[in-house]
Amino acid sequence: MTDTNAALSRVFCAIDTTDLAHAADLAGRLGPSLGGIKLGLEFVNAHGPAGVRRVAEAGHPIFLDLKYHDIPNTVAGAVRAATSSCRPFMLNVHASGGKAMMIAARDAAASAAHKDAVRKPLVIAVTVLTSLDDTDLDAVGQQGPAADQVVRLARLTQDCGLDGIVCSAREIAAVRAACGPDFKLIVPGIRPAWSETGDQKRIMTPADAIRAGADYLVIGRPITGAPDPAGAVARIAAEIAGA
Ligand SMILES: O=C(O)c1cc(=O)[nH]c(=O)n1[C@@H]1O[C@H](COP(=O)(O)O)[C@@H](O)[C@H]1O
Repeated sequence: MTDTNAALSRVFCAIDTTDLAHAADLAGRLGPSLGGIKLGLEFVNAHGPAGVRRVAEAGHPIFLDLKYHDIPNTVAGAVRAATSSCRPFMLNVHASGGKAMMIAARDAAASAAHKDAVRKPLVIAVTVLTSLDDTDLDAVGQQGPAADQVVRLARLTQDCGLDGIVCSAREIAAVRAACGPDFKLIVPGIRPAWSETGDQKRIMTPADAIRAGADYLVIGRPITGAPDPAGAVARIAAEIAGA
């Protein structure tokens, strides 16, 4: 990839904060070529759908990351409500919620979007959190190694008719081999060489993750914690463009 705007369009910036004014300001400063903004549990618990709509005013697609994991009826209701109130580009559930739950989420997103005459959000499923390694999986009784569990849940997600998954960059090759080129791979746990790892365990640099075949990178603290977030985004875009 040689074009920095094309590189930027693959990046969702995770804005994890309770500060609404800061989130809206940051979204406005990250430039129109950015792929989108991800808002999750911290922000939405503080500001709800009205806060999401406020940040969306900057014009970016919104990835609503609330990682639903509950019985099918409850998740369907949450997806319907979120689709109508937040109009996200993409939202997620946990694949470990199982087949009936994922199908309910998929159908709820489609019916709510149809009712409101808006574009259906992409519905994707989190496989194995990027903060977990093989030892962590053993401790919660999930059959590792992480890559095997990711592929298992990716296949299940695809069988349920969802649009893609969240996984770490380390599993991209295995998931592509199992699920093909059109299944969307959304990849957090991204750490430029100049940033701190923090609580992420299965990490990769932005350039390597794009080279491996990620559709979208989710990057939070390396951007939001930088002294100059717009500068950090430009640096990341240049690294991806060089990939
Ligand atoms: O679904 C997610 O977005 C997600 C899944 C996952 O496995 N790992 C993960 O880090 N995330 C989210 O991606 C973002 C990563 O942020 P940073 O670690 O600050 O770059 C956070 O907002 C997480 O909630």
